Amino acid sequence: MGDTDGGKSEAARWSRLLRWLDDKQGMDTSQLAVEARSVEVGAGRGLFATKLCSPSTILFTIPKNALLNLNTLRPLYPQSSETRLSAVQIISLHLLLHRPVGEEDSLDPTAFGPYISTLPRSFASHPLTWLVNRPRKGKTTEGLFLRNLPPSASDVLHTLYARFLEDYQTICLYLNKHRHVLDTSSRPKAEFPKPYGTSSSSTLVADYCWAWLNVNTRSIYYPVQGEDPQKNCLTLCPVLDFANHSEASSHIIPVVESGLRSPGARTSAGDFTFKSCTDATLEAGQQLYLRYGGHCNRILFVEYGFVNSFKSEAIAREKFRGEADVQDLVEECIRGLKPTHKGRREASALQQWLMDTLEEEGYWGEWTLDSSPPPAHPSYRLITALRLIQLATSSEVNAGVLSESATQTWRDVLRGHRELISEDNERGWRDILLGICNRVSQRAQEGLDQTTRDLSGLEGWQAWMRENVLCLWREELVVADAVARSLRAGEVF
Ligand SMILES: C[S@@+](CC[C@H](N)C(=O)[O-])C[C@H]1O[C@@H](n2cnc3c(N)ncnc32)[C@H](O)[C@@H]1O
Repeated sequence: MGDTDGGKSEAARWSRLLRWLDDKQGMDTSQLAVEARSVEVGAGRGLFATKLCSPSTILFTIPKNALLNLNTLRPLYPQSSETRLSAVQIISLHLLLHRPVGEEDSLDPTAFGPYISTLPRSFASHPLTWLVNRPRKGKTTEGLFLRNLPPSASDVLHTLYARFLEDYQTICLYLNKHRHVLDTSSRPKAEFPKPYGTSSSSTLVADYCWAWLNVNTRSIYYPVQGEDPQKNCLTLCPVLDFANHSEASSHIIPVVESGLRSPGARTSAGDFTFKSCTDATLEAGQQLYLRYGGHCNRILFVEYGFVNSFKSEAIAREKFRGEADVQDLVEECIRGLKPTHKGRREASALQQWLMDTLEEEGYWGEWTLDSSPPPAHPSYRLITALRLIQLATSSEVNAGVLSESATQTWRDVLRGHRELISEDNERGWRDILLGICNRVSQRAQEGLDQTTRDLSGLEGWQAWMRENVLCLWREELVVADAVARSLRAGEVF
């Protein structure tokens, strides 16, 4: 790719990243077997093999000092017991303070500028951005996207938003306590993030959203000594973070260099090496994918801002694992429970009892319909919840509580001490489920029609995003219809 725009092109940034890794971080970039290139609209850039790689070839090694994580950033930010920043918080704080302006490069003088300059400049197409930037008044396309999301995706998005706000609040408290940290920002004064509580805090939240999304969509597990693997063992890693996701197995295998070094080894402890997969040869020019995890489309959409598209028949042919979350409809069933001949107070006590019992036994939520393995089926968690709901509709209720003996039959099934509560109970929960499937299917059809109407005539990332939202609805429709067919065919789950 030629550099005709004064060094602002992706190709120029990639070259500067390699020069920085080579000159300043001691990486041997002559060994690099990959390059970043633009891919289709929506997916941004991807990582491609530059030569034929036999299985388990070293593709590249990133020196540990070029990684952004607790090890490399903690020395830059004072910590005290009441302001200890997590990995996500400290990395996103660093990005916030050194965010590039427009198409310019990041001016981060500490080390990471050439890397920060390669990050996406905007997350306009990410659903969290729509939520954070939504105007109080007026119709926007982003607002229409939010209104047209399936309830299951909308729920996950609001959970992500809560996680984001928690980190944002911690960063605001941190900056208010350590105001001198703001002086280390390399951003021009006019672009400077203002601490929480000042008139410009809406700019700060949008800026922080950009920083946070970079961490959320691009970081990878990396062990940091003495840190919680779930919470703090995360890093941003140059080069690797250009790799897009695929449902199939990863082409790229991460290996952290251990403490034991053989004399003459080129890498050192903690350097991050990436090898080609063990079971295939990679062709020159082939895009290299990383499997981000076994996430369903709802999670990919909310966390990463895209979905794995699929053809409708792919679900029936088991080429695609479809999933529909029915949390809201099961909750609706619970809220609709009315014991016969009992008043409103008794009904709400029973609903509460049901929720508490499911919670105590660890069966609240994650109620899904799944297309595979066939036959299309409800998850075991969903069957368990529906058995209890059906029991509550058909048993004697006193003061909003089912008798201990009735409840015990449900627990016995849970613990594997008996196969079913009763034939009636089986018929009952299957009927409830058929009703839920019909609701999901009807709602999805309406969602498809409404989304098509509301979001017509879009171009670029917006047109691409509309297809993603339609895909979410289509998945719900196809999976719900498939589970309804299984129920009608009398499949045993
Ligand atoms: C680790 S980055 C990968 C590099 C990124 N494409 C870029 O341009 O910098 C993750 C982001 O890439 C995009 N992405 C990854 N896999 C994708 C896929 N299979 N289809 C569409 N977009 C994808 C999403 O925006 C995701 O949040």
